[in-house]
Amino acid sequence: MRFAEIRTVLSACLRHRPARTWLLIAMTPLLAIAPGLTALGLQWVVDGVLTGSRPLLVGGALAAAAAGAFGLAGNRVVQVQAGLLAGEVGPELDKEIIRWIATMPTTSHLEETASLHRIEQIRGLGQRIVSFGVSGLVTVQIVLWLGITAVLLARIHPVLVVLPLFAVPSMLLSRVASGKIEATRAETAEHNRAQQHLFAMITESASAKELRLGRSGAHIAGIARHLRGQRDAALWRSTLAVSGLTLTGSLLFVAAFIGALHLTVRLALAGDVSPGTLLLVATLGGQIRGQLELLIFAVSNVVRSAGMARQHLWLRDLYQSATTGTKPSPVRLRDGITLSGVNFSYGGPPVLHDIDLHLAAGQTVALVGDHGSGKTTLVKLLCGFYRPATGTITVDGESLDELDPAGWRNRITAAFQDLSRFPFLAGESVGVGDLPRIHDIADAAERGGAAQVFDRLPQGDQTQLGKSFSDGVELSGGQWQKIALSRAFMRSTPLLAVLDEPTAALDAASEYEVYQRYAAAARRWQQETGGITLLVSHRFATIRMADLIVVLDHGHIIEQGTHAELIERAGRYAHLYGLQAAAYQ
Ligand SMILES: Nc1ncnc2c1ncn2[C@@H]1O[C@H](COP(=O)(O)OP(=O)(O)OP(=O)(O)O)[C@@H](O)[C@H]1O
Repeated sequence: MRFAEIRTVLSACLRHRPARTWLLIAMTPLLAIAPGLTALGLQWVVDGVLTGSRPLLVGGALAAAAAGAFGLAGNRVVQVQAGLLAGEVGPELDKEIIRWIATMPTTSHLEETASLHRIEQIRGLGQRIVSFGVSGLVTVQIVLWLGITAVLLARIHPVLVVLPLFAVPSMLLSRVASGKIEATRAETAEHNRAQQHLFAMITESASAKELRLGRSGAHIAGIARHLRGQRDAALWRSTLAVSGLTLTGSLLFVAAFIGALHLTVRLALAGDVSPGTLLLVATLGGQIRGQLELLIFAVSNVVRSAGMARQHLWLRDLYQSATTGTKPSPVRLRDGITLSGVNFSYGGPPVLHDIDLHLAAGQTVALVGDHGSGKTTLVKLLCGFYRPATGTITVDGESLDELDPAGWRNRITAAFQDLSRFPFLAGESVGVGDLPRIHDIADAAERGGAAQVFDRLPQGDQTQLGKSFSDGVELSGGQWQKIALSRAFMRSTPLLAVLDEPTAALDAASEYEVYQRYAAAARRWQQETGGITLLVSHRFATIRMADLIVVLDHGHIIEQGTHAELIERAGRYAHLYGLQAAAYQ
């Protein structure tokens, strides 16, 4: 466990529950002394009886009784307090984790497999991070106690000092073993997630239609079972290896303990040590064995805690690095948004190459291109969900990275193809497009078509949406799109309005109406804020109205200009336009 990780867990505990945390820290050395004192007390009692020394007998009995009682009660207090601490501080960590995940301005942590792995390791596990962290204190306590034991044994014979050292291989082996289990868990996390995803597919109504038609339910259940089997087998193999390593460590210690007793008996027979010393060695040795098991448990918890605390730190750093910008967004766009030499990849091959593009203030810009050509990715970069690998995006000359992400977000409105189906009241589902005005939805609902949806719901805009609630109403694809479009109308003064194929589920008449209303809104934004409207569409009747049409191909901009210019150029745009026009003739 590295220092930064210990500091994270401890500082979280000290921040939220200082008194309890200090109590646990203070108890650590005291509980390390108690077992040694008990063993010494017992030696004094035996020697007191055999030599007839009353002070030795009484002193020994008092010391053994007091230290034993303190050890018993103290350990119980620590157990209870550690549990309470985990129960109180854990949820605070969970809240922090959820806040970071939910409010991070970028979204790469939700899309990259590696990040999802890391999040899975800590999601909802704040309590375990703390309780495992507390195991660090238990480890310190046992290591201290082993040191005290070494001193007591060294006083009897120098060779005996090695007895606690035989606990070290056991400790190291258990650390290796815990690391092994952790590594297996991390390696098989993907199996776990895939299995859960498949299970969700089998049980969710959204995928039920295709599964039934393709009769692939049993096939998917089989894959889920196979994944589960692979994960269980991998965990079983590492558990077996761990048991072997742990047993080896324990056997090594038992051999050393027998040797120590043998040596002490010989010393006692030779008169070099008192008979009570034999009891001291036997008690200390017995304690070491008991403590060893505790140590193995504590170390494995610490290793686990370190892994979780590491992911916790990673998430915190990611959150902090994504929220560095502090400058306010312009009230009104004067020049526009400029992309210079922008390259981007999702971790694999590049998805956008050397993008140079100027979106002038007030323009309506259409992005055109084949599926997978990079249109949505470009939109996500402009929204600040991702950062370019190289190159810059500037807003009126100011780097997007320098702008306060929340402020920039407040000036963007967007409707996406893969819209969110919020399980809220219908009106709220629109209102969350601009939280401070969540109930001021009339205008947006009218413009985006949600008003027509409300008219057909049992309680109008007060109807609960979504099947997760018993009284929830499920909407059709087109109705959900109208809700999403209305949500996108909530912000009244955007600098960037994005429509990323949000009308695919609408009929032609509804789509026409939506674009007419958007065009009207775009003209208003143009006047009021110099706002840019960005359309992603495959429908050329919509695209041709844009002031600037940008054609993407495999992540490259291959053409840009007005509809007339691109037709004149007779390139890819003209070809695609011709194909679609011919299809409608
Ligand atoms: N989250 C992701 N992780 C990895 N690769 C992705 C991700 N999203 C998109 N891609 C890849 O990036 C490329 C561009 O995808 P993008 O969604 O930007 O295309 P698009 O032009 O919007 O396509 P469409 O018209 O189908 O919506 C594709 O090759 C796709 O496979």
